[in-house]
Amino acid sequence: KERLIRHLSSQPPSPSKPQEFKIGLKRIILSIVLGILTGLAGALVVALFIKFAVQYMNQTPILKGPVIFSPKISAKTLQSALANENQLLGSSSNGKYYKTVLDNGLTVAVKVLEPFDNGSPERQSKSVKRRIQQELEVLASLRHRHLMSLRAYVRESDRFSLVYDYMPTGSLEDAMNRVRGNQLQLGWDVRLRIAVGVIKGLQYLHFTCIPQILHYNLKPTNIMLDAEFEPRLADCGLAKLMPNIDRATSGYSAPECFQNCRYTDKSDIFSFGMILGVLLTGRDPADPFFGEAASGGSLGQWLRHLQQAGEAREALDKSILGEEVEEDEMLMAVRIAVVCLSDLPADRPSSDELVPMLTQLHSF
Ligand SMILES: Nc1ncnc2c1ncn2[C@@H]1O[C@H](COP(=O)(O)OP(=O)(O)OP(=O)(O)O)[C@@H](O)[C@H]1O
Repeated sequence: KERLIRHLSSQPPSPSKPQEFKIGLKRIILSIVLGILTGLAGALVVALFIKFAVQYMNQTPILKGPVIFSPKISAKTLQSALANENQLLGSSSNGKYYKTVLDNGLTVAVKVLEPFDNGSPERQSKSVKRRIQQELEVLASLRHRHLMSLRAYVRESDRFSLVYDYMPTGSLEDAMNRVRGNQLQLGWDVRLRIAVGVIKGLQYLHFTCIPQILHYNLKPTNIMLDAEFEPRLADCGLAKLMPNIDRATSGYSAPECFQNCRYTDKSDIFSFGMILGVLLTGRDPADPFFGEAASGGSLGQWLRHLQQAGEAREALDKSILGEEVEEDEMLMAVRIAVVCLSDLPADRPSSDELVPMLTQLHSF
C-alpha cells in the first residue's frame, strides 16, 4: 500500500527530449502557417479596399453645367454669356477661342473645344468625360505668374468650354506679327523677358508640379502677353487631355513628335528653342524662306548653320541690333536656342538648367 501511495504521489514521467522538441516544432510551424494565413487575409482585405476605392473614385459624378474656380464668375452669368454670339479670337482644328463679356463687366476668353466623342459606347464616353473632368481639376489648381489660370469650365453633352482671363495684348504670335508689320517695336530686353517668363512657366510645370505636367503644344499662339509683355502659357496639357486632338502638326513640335516617339519635357524644350529663335530672328518658322535649300529647310537648321559658321549675327532681327553688350547676349541666346533645337532629346537642356542660363544673360 505504501508503495502504491508513493507511486500515485510521484510526478508523471516527463516526456523524453525528442518528444518535447517535436511538440515545440509543431507549435512553431502552426504559428507560422497561422501568421501567413492572417497576412494573406489582411493583404486581400487591403487589395479589395483599394479596388473599391479606385472604383469609387472612377464613379465620381460627371458634373453638368459650369464648374467655377473664380469668385468673380457666377454660373448664371457665364451661361447667359456663352449663349450670346461672341467675338471669335482664334480658331484651330482643336476648337475656337471667343471673347465674351459677362454681365458684371468681366471680359473672359472662352476656348470651346471640339466634341471629344465620336460615337463611342456610353461607358467609354463616360470614362473619357470623368478623365477630362479630373484633369481639368488639376489644371485649375495650377497657380503661377507665367501660366494662364483656368477660371471655369462648362461641359455640355460631349463638348467642354474652358474659361480664361482675356488678355488685351493678345498672344506672342499677335505681337510678333505686329513687329513684322512695323506696327510694334519690341526691344531685346522685352524679348529676353518673354523668353525667361516662358521658361519659368515650363520649369514650374516640369519640376514643381507632381506629377510632372507637359505642355504638349507650346507655340506663340499659346503664349499670352499682359500689358507689361510678361508672358503666360495658355492651353497647358490640353493636347493630352482631348483624345482626338491634333497634336503633332505645329511647326514648333520636336522631331520625335513626327516619329511617334515618346513625348517628354525635352519635347517642350524643343518648342521653347523655336520660340527663342523667333524672338531673336523676328522670323516666322512658316516663312517660305525656310522651305528653300539655302536656309537648310527650317529655322533651327538655319540658326545652327550660321552659328557654326560664326555668322550668327546675320540671323538676328535687324530691329533689335544696337548696343554691343546686348548683341553679345543675343549671340549667347542663339547658342542656347541651337542646343534646345538638338535632334536628340537628351542633348537638350532641361527647363531647370535653362532658367539660370537665360537669367544670367541679363540682370533682371
Ligand atoms: N486669353 C486670351 N486673351 C486674348 N486673346 C486670346 C486668348 N486666348 C487666345 N487668344 C487669341 O486666340 C489665338 C489662339 O487661338 P487658338 O488657340 O484657337 O489657335 P492655336 O493656338 O493655333 O490652336 P491650338 O492651341 O488649338 O493648336 C491667339 O493668338 C490669341 O490671338
